[in-house]
Amino acid sequence: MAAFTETRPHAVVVPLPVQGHINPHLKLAKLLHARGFHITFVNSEYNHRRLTLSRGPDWATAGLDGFRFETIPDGLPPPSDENITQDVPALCASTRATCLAPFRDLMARLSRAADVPPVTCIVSDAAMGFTVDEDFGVPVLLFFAPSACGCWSYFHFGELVRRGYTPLKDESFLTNGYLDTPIDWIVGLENIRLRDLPSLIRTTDPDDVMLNIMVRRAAHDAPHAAGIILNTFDDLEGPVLFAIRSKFPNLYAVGPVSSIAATAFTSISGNLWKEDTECIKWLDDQADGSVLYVNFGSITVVTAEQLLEFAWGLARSGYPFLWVVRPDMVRGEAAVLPAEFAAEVEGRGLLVGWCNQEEVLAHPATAVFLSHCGWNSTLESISEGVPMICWPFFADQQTNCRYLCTKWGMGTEISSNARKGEVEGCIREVMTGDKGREMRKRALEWKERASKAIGPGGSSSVNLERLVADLIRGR
Ligand SMILES: O=c1ccn([C@@H]2O[C@H](COP(=O)(O)OP(=O)(O)O[C@H]3O[C@H](CO)[C@@H](O)[C@H](O)[C@H]3O)[C@@H](O)[C@H]2O)c(=O)[nH]1
Repeated sequence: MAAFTETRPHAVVVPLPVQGHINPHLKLAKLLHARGFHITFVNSEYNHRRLTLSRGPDWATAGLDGFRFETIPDGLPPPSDENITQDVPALCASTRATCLAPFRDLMARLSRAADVPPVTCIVSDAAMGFTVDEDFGVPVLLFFAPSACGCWSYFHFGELVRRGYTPLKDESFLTNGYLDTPIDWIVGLENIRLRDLPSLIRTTDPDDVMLNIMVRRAAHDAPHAAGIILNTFDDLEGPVLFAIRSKFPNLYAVGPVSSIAATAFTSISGNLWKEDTECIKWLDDQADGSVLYVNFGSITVVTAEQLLEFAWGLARSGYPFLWVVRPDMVRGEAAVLPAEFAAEVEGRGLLVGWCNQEEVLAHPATAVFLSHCGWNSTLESISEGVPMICWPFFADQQTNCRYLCTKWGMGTEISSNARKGEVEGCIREVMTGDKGREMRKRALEWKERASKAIGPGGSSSVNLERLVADLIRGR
């Protein structure tokens, strides 16, 4: 077979198979493709089947010239419409234990393939760090999907253990005021308490799976990578990026990748749930700046009781709302709301199972985002200048919430066990109160600053071009 003669650089992109990681990896892959790279995007089998369920059997062949999907086994049981795992620890453990051997085979297959250029680099999710366990003969860049403040906290886990902050002695330490302890010694992090560090750190179990993979392994793997990519921008997380750079000089802050990529190749999407399209038409019929948008991302699970508190808080607030309630959002049971609630909010509230969030946030009717503060949601809200009501659930969301509320001024937090009265009051305050006005002003300022970062000559644009040049040079 004749050797492939094309000289295009070839990036193999490997995301963790959860929505909040697939999205930024796909967007970064599209950006690299737009700059001349051939892309092999590696889905796990579980993910591939999920995409087939949500997008139909032909989704992977609808790709672009030079943008291919490959699939490797992940050891997870096959998903179905009824069986979608939100067991992220199991998913992380399974991919970590299973994927290296098939990935090795894939790399060998790609090196022999006659119809693709030779692989020149690997862009791997930091949570799929098995990619640095072996030398594949090309540079491996680790892409951390959480915020820089979240990642930097993870990197200090070892020091938090050494100083005796974690693991917590027992569960009582979650409620006895201990979490209010200031953490003022992590260079780059400002105005942080123990409770604001990613929730994974607040464990009582030193062998917690997520802690091992997301925290210990990622901190261990990072020095073995040729560089670190973060989905953020200098203006937003300057001090923490400065601190990370002092340890990892090859740092590329290229975000928000969501908006930079929005103009390119909309035909490729990584949505794992079927997207409702009616909600955009519904938003078209609402007045500008009148709708509360509620979405807790792809992983959050709530109790049936908490779902009801949110429901009645929304109903009592009196505002129009669009609420995404995933079918798998309630722990251990179907997410169903009572008929009285439906009757109460008829014509004013719309519930859907999944939406195109970036479109919803960009819609002029959307006023406020009630969110779990996943990093993608946070960046997407910043990119559209939408203030946030923050209900952090786990991982870096606590840290993102703290920054949104105290540093960036565009967020306000509600309690983790918020009752309907608190939900209602908070919505009213943010929709029409003085605090809401100030938050909206700050959110619009951040929108402007994010747009500058990814615009011509902006810090993220410059970093992206530097990343592209370094990848092409094989650094
Ligand atoms: O109806 C929906 C719901 C979500 N999304 C998209 O799905 C992504 C969700 O990502 P994110 O907001 O980050 O939430 P999670 O899915 O919870 O993300 C996980 O991954 C993130 C990156 O590591 C972390 O910041 C989070 O804490 C972690 O829970 C975003 O791009 C959303 O636009 C939709 O398009 N439609």
